[in-house]
Amino acid sequence: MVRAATATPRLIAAAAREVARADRLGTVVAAVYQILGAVAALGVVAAGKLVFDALLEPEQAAVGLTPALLALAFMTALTGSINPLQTQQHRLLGERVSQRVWDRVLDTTARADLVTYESTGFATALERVQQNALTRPFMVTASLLGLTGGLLGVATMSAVLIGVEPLLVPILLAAGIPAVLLSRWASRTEFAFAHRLTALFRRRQYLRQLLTQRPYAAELRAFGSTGPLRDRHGTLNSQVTTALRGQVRRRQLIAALTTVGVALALTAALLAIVELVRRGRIGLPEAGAAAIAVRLLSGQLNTMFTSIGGLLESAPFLADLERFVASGPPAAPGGRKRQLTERLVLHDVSFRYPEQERPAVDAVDIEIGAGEVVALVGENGSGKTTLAKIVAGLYDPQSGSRRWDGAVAAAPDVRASVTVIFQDFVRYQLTLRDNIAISDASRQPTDEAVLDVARRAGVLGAVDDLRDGVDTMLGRDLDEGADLSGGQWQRVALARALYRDTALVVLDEPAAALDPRAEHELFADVRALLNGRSALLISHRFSNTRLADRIYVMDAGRVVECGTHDELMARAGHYAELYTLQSAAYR
Ligand SMILES: Nc1ncnc2c1ncn2[C@@H]1O[C@H](COP(=O)(O)OP(=O)(O)OP(=O)(O)O)[C@@H](O)[C@H]1O
Repeated sequence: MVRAATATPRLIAAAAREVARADRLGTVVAAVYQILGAVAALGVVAAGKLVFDALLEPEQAAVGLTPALLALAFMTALTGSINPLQTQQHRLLGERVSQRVWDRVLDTTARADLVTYESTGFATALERVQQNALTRPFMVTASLLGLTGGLLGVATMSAVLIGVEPLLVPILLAAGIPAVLLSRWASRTEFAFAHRLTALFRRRQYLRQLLTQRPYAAELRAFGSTGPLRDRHGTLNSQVTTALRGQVRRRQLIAALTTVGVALALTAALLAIVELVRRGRIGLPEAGAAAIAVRLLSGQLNTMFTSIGGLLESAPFLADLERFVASGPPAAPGGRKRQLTERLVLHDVSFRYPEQERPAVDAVDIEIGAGEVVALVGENGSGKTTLAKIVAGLYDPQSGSRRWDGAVAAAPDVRASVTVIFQDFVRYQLTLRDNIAISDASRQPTDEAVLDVARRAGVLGAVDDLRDGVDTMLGRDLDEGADLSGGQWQRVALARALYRDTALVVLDEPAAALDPRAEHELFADVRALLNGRSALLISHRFSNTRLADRIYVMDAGRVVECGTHDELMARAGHYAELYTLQSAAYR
């Protein structure tokens, strides 16, 4: 109870800060409505007293019955009309708080480096925060405003009641203590419930994605697997329903106990008024006004305790949000783009993914000289993509060094100086211009600049067929776009890499979706395409990498061989074996 009493004001202050920061003016307007509401409620009691006076003691009444009734009608109408104003203002404020919460979540995800992003802890925390970011801000805002209005109402009605009989106030306030304790219980069970179900919700959300989104539609239909996946979705739904039933029952019990507590206090107060009249301590007009005040006070108390309950319920989620925001790395200055005049050298570099036993990259030495085309080959899972991510500054080596022209290179500088296109590149559901220019926000995406790289990457033929040229929306996810073939999408990704003018380009399987002629043209002319830039090429097709200045062969995270194609063939090792296997398949 002590903890509840000390934590609640702190929590209320934190929630108030959040709401005020989201929209200062909106908060002030909402506060004004709350004050008006409290004044109007006081007006109802005062007018009620006038009506009782005029009815029961007409000779001593200050005003006649008609003006008293008009005053009561006006005050009641004022109370009623403030309510919808408040509701709409809460709606606006709730949206602004939600926007602020999302901004904070997105700032954190944008700052998180790839390693953090890929960790399961981060993904789960993000999922939970995302789920709550939709509903909690509204709850916090509404609760906070409800609490302010409730407090004002309680203060004014208590003042009225103290004038009649001071004992009435503690009787009603006593109802609040169990209500607050019950709220804390509700809050704890709600947070534990959300925690327990996060993994379940994630799995269900993923199945919904699979079953509704376009990229999965063809394969799922070809395998006839929509049915089995629907069954799994149904099983998860049943698990959610079972868990939710228990939680709903708990909450219903808590709500019933709270309501009974408040109703008992209300009855006690009304009985006390009757007793006071019976003993002749107060007259009937005072008793009538006190009964109205008790009724209003009970309503205000209800609002106040429900609001405190709402805030307490949201508290663990707000704390969760704060923890999530704090878990992100501090904002780092952007990297500095550098030219490569000598070479990028990785020396004795190792990298192990979290929770993995063996390193994905193990004591590797590679170098990429200015203007060189270097290839990385190896079997599936040998560590090529991981190494490419280290070269591109997406991962830092956990041991060993990464030097750019002799100096140790920080990840942000490397990211600014290297362009990378992965084998699972993104198909942005944006215009073709955006699809290309998204790689470099520092340049104006003029027609000339965009069309130049589109031509070099071989996208131009497709541009001619597009209704609005480079401003045609691509992709069918948003319903309005033109779809491209797999190979055309890959050329767009290549154009994106070329648009970002950096000294080094990493291309992970850049020809996987290209037809043989396009693939041949790309690799036969790769140096012209790169226009003097250095490149790290990753490919399983050895015919494409044989022209490289140097080929690194990876196996189980290590570089096991290195040399030109001819040198490696002469060595008759791992590379020669793989090359011979592959070329035999073409004979
Ligand atoms: N995000 C990750 N978390 C944990 N392990 C990972 C992750 N990414 C890759 N791995 C593991 O690291 C090893 C190397 O993977 P990597 O993707 O670098 O290989 P690759 O040579 O590029 O494979 P492929 O030719 O199939 O693309 C594999 O054992 C893989 O399972």
